[in-house]
Amino acid sequence: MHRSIATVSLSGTLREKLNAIAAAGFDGFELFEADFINFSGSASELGRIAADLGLSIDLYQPFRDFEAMPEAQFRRSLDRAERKFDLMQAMGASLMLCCSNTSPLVKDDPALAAEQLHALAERAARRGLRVGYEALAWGRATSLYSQAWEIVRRADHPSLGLILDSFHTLSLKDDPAGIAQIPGEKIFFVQMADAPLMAMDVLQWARHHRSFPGQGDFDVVGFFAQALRAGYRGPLSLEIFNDVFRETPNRRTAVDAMRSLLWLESQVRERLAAAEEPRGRLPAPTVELCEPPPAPQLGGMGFIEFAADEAAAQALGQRLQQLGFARIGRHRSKAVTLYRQGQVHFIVNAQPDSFARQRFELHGTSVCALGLLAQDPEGAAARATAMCSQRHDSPRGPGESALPAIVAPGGNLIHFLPQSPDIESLLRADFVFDEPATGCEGHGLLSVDHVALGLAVDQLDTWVLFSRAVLGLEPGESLELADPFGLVRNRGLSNAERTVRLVLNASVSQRTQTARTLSRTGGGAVHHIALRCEDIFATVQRMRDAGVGFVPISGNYYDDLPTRMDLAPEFVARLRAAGVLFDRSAEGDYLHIYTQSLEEGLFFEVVQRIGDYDAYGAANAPARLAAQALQHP
Ligand SMILES: O=C(O)c1ccc(O)c(O)c1
Ligand SMILES: [Mg+2]
Repeated sequence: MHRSIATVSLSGTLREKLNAIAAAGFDGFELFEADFINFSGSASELGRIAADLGLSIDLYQPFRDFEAMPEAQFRRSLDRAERKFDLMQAMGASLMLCCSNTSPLVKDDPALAAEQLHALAERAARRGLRVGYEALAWGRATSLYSQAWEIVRRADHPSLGLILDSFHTLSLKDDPAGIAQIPGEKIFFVQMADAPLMAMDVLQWARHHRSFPGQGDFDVVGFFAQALRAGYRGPLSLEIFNDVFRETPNRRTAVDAMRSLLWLESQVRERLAAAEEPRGRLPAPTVELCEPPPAPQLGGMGFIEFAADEAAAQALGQRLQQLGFARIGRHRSKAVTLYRQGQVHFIVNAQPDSFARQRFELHGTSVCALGLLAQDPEGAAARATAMCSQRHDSPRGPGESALPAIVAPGGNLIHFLPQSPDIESLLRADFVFDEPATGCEGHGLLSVDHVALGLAVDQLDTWVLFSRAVLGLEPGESLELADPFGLVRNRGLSNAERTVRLVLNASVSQRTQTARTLSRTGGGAVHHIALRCEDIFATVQRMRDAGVGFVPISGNYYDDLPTRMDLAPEFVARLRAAGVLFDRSAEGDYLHIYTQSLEEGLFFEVVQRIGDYDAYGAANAPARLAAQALQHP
């Protein structure tokens, strides 16, 4: 697949954008006209820069307000087009994007549109150039690809074709199925964009909130599959207008961009293979879709590793023991301690000159690594590197286990652990266990329910895509949680078995609990760990007895609860007395409570899931955030 990206998708000067695009491994780019107008060199200089970087200029875009216009405007636009064709020839771009007309002067006259586009294509053809016509969702007369195709078909010029853009089709909830019926060679270019579902004006949505495939809510996989079914063999390109990407360092964005295309290709490949394709409509084997190792089959959170120094390790160890964790071992060769309760293993790493120590020096006491159980750890790491993640191989002592690890966005590590032998046997390779390993029942915490991350705004979508493409998790709903000092965007992701759950949080406001933790720790990372139990009242009581402090919840919350749900007064009284929050869905119930934060803002959640409750108690987030705001102003 020839992979391309529009320059509008990245921050920076044109030169910087092109460097980032080339470094991320793209084959070409769409030149957004404004980027050229504000570039300090000539068209031929740009052509040379692109060639030196090994990039083709796949598209010059956009050419606006052209078709179905009164004669005078049409003539003037033809002259305008000639000037653009001059530039295209000088830089070596052979395809121009003409987007559907948004001018108040446009006539709703497909025959006229076809005639004028034919004239444009004829001018282009004289220079060996081509024109692609794209329906903008807010085009005045043409807003659907089917209308644009009807005009292109009617114009019937070999140098005029159709340009598809998933955003315009999917934002209007138009059915992409008809794309498969269009002759593939008449589709000149395909632009892909995802987006979160939003009830807003489509123009604003398109210009500010597009995202990379895999980050939003659109069925981008189904869309691109239709283009391949049509026989499309041209570039696969990203055109993402996004306010956050405009300010995010462009090298990061370019890597996300490439990851999103690889993910899209692999998903489309699977979708086409799974669908019962009628004979003769299967994409020819000439389209090379990325075929990475399969997404990992994860089996749970094997361990969570904290970065510390000697003193911080001691302080954290005390907090963990209060929470019911037992210290069960020490590392054979390093200043690393192992704690356990139920199936939860926490590693506290205070080894000087280690990766963990670097993280501690950057972020204070913090989670620096997750150990995920995977059916095929090496395969999981291979998938990750195929999806643009870096591998991380730590130095290890004799006899210590080699666990493949990768670098997650933000710099922490994810280790992939084998599911057999069991986690204890695995840890015994590296740790000397205190014999007998006692006291692990603790307060009744059984397993890690989820890990919640507080992220910078420009890392949320990065994490969504990473979790999907690299870890094989599927995202849930995007939510907005109300903190007294701003809104927090929140999205959970999990594997199909629900044994691994991540919850991502990011806030535009600098004053929310999420933002305060982020600035206190100098970067985005785990802000709380939710641990599961089977009897939250008993567990919380034991924790309180051990001196654990919990975030206090307003009495008004408990007055309000039975007005929203049908709950027995005795049960509400019990929740109130314990300080436990409650949520109910059609599938089940969720009882949860939050501990006071450690100095760095890290805290724990104790949860009990009843039935098939599948979320994270978002309805209760304002109660927690308000209480935390009172405690840590
Ligand atoms: O927002 C626009 O104007 C615009 C321009 C060109 C495109 O390809 C597009 O999808 C949108
Ligand atoms: Mg477009």
